[in-house]
Amino acid sequence: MVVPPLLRAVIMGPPGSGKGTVSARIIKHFGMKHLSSGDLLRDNMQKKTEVGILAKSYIDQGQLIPDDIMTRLMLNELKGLDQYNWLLDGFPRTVAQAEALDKECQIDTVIDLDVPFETIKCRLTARWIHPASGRVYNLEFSPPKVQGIDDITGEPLVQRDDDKPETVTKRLQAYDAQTKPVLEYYREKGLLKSFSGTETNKIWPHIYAFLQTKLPDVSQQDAATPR
Ligand SMILES: Nc1nc2c(ncn2[C@@H]2O[C@H](COP(=O)(O)OP(=O)(O)O)[C@@H](O)[C@H]2O)c(=O)[nH]1
Ligand SMILES: Nc1ncnc2c1ncn2[C@@H]1O[C@H](COP(=O)(O)OP(=O)(O)O)[C@@H](O)[C@H]1O
Repeated sequence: MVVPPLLRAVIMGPPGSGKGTVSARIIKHFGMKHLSSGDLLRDNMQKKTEVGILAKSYIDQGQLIPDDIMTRLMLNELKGLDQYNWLLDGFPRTVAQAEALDKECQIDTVIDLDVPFETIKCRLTARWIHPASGRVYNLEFSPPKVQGIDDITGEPLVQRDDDKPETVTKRLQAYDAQTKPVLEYYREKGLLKSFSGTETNKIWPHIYAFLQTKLPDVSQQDAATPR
């Protein structure tokens, strides 16, 4: 039996473009391992690790964590996933990070969520998360069954400190200056697949169709109506 090669994918897009939301659907349908740099940093902050304490000062200011720290943290996590198809979310965010990642493995595809900044700003102030799992809700788009409570564990939801309007503006500036060049980097390599729109539910069927050309749907649901 020929074993297909493992898929190495990255999901990109500005803060609030829906990376976490789309990643959850990708994992459900295609069974990939999801590694989110933001979730990993928040976990470190909550546990008050050395990286977590350092990261907090940058995150609270809407700035990126220095490349060497971020790269070490993520490449170390990836070591444990080398037997799986994986999806990186939030990393790489600078060209230096992308180059460091390239030295370790060959990326197959980069999914870019191209969502306008104006759409994003409103979304983030209505975002609530369950920190332990990374599950993400939105008061209008995807509210929890009970207000303020995670659907699965019954634990309380929190708002991210960096979703304050002033910090969101700084994060969008950092995206423009530092992360957009990464899109160009992957475009030049022929790996970038951009999906444009203002609603995740309209973008998702296109991403689903694209990934179906690479991986089988492992979910129990009817593949004709992906959700
Ligand atoms: N109104 C609206 N909110 C959305 C849509 N897609 C995602 N969201 C919400 O927008 C916020 C940001 O999405 P998230 O997946 O966390 O984005 P990320 O920062 O790129 O990982 C969350 O509160 C989501 O529930 C959408 O199509 N419409
Ligand atoms: N690859 C990275 N390089 C540097 N900083 C990062 C990286 N990933 C996450 N961060 C930091 O963590 C914050 C939150 O990241 P994330 O949860 O991915 O948020 P979002 O996609 O909503 O901007 C970022 O604003 C940044 O300060």
